[in-house]
Amino acid sequence: MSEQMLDLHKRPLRDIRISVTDKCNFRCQYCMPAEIFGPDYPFLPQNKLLTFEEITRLTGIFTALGVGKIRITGGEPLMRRDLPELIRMLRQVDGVQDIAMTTNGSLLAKHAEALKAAGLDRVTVSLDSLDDERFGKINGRGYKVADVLNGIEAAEQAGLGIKINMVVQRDVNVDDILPMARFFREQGHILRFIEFMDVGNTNGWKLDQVVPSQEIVDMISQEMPLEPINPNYYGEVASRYRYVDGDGEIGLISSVTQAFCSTCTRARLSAEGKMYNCLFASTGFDLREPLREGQSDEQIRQLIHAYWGQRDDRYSEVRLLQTPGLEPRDKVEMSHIGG
Ligand SMILES: Nc1nc2c(ncn2[C@@H]2O[C@H](COP(=O)(O)OP(=O)(O)OP(=O)(O)O)[C@@H](O)[C@H]2O)c(=O)[nH]1
Ligand SMILES: C[S@@+](CC[C@H](N)C(=O)[O-])C[C@H]1O[C@@H](n2cnc3c(N)ncnc32)[C@H](O)[C@@H]1O
Ligand code: SF4
Ligand code: SF4
Repeated sequence: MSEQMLDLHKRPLRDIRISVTDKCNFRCQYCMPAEIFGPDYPFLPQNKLLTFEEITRLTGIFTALGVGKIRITGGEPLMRRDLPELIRMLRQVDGVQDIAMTTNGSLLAKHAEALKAAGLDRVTVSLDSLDDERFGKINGRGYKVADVLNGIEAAEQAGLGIKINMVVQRDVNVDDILPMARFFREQGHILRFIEFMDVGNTNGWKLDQVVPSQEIVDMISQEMPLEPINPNYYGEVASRYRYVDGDGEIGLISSVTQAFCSTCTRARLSAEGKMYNCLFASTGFDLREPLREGQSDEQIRQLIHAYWGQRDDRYSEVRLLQTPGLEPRDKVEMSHIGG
């Protein structure tokens, strides 16, 4: 039986997002701008990464503390060698109810079947445009839309659950909102629009580039009327809307204009084994050292319990209250901590 563990705002820990690598084959400007993440960027060396055994052991400790949902992320998680083996190991951990993965989709066609066979339940594939030229610029490496669509198709054929994530930026891909909505409605996949966030320190975030979710709902509704529907579970990140005139739904992730910190049940584990209590945290709590020093599961459980117990983070809510006078602060990069 797992125990209920609450932070300072009485939020339980239910969901752990595990970054398996800080590397990525894309260079999305909003996440890993090429001018910062260049050829000399000091990515983590192999010996600093948690091993699959260490990740699995920590997952077992987290599930004993109430976590049921696991999300594998990065960087690009499919850059980590033998990822299906990790999924297979995690699937066997008591208390794991749901294993999802967030991916840019470019390597998914190659791995979808093995991932499903290993026990992965679902994937969330990121795609910001259906226009090749624009998409090539957004991903910074000239990858084609078809590379990602092939991955989505392979995931579908393998029987994985699928959602699509699109980060919207005003001067970059507002014109893609309707084509994306039409296309993924037709395909039968849930598309979620993410407000451009000020994660990390290097992505050049500006408030005027954020397209508020309400504006997106209004834009789509003019062509395909939408109505709000109830969340699937407590603390769901996306607000759900369904098409009134038939099948299909979309999601809106409004971290900037409608912060959802009050129900945030997520912790993050970085590829080097630091636990972060917030996507916008400046510091994490090292779990690799206690693991490698030989501390027992019970000792590590107590460390995690104490760290979550003093959690006061609610960055997006505070930003909402303070913008535009928000004090800049040093935050961990999203590619490091996982999205
Ligand atoms: N500010 C903030 N943004 C988040 C948080 N969790 C997720 N996001 C953003 O929402 C995006 C979508 O999240 P997903 O990785 O698809 O996960 P999810 O929405 O929890 O997925 P489901 O389990 O399918 O509901 C992420 O890539 C982030 O951009 C969070 O705790 N805080
Ligand atoms: C950091 S990525 C890691 C997983 C994988 N590489 C991918 O892109 O799906 C996870 C998610 O974070 C989103 N993301 C990254 N930077 C963001 C930002 N500044 N604002 C909003 N979402 C962002 C990405 O679009 C992606 O959906
Ligand atoms: S959003 Fe994902 S694909 Fe894009 S640079 Fe970040 S980690 Fe890579
Ligand atoms: S800003 Fe931090 S506390 Fe708020 S929802 Fe995101 S991760 Fe959770």
